[in-house]
Amino acid sequence: MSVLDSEVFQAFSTYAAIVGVKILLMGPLTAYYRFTKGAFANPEDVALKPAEERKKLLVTHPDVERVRRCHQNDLETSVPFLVLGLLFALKEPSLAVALLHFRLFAGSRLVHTVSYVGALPQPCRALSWMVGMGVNFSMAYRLLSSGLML
Ligand SMILES: N[C@@H](CCC(=O)N[C@@H](CS)C(=O)NCC(=O)O)C(=O)O
Repeated sequence: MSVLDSEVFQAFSTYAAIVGVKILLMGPLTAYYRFTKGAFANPEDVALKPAEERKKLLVTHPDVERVRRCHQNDLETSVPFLVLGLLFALKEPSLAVALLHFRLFAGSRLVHTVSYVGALPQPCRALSWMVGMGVNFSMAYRLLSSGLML
């Protein structure tokens, strides 16, 4: 049986898809905030609006910027998760250990998004970020400690 048929790889594929879809949804969420807050980024985005309204719509809005920062933070943490998680899954860890890492990461990113977009008081966001970072470092440690080829 190939490693690609293993339960660990299936688990990784499932959580990679969940994390990937979650990041993809940040684009539509940003667009939603742009429309509801009336804050657009480019002149062509408001070209169909009456000329006197256009300048007022070409502004930044704190809520739009918040969603954008959340999206960027997703990329900073989830791209490493996708790379490290794939390599980790290919090393065939036990299913329980793999699931613990993948579930903690996906859960931490959902909590991070709710904390950031919902402006929840700290340390909600910081703690959720730390859990995700911890998972990434744990997978990196397991990969590096299983054998170095320098
Ligand atoms: N690039 C991040 C690095 C540190 C980080 O990711 N901190 C977490 C927990 S406080 C965070 O949510 N930062 C907010 C952000 O990235 O916009 C930053 O500028 O803050």
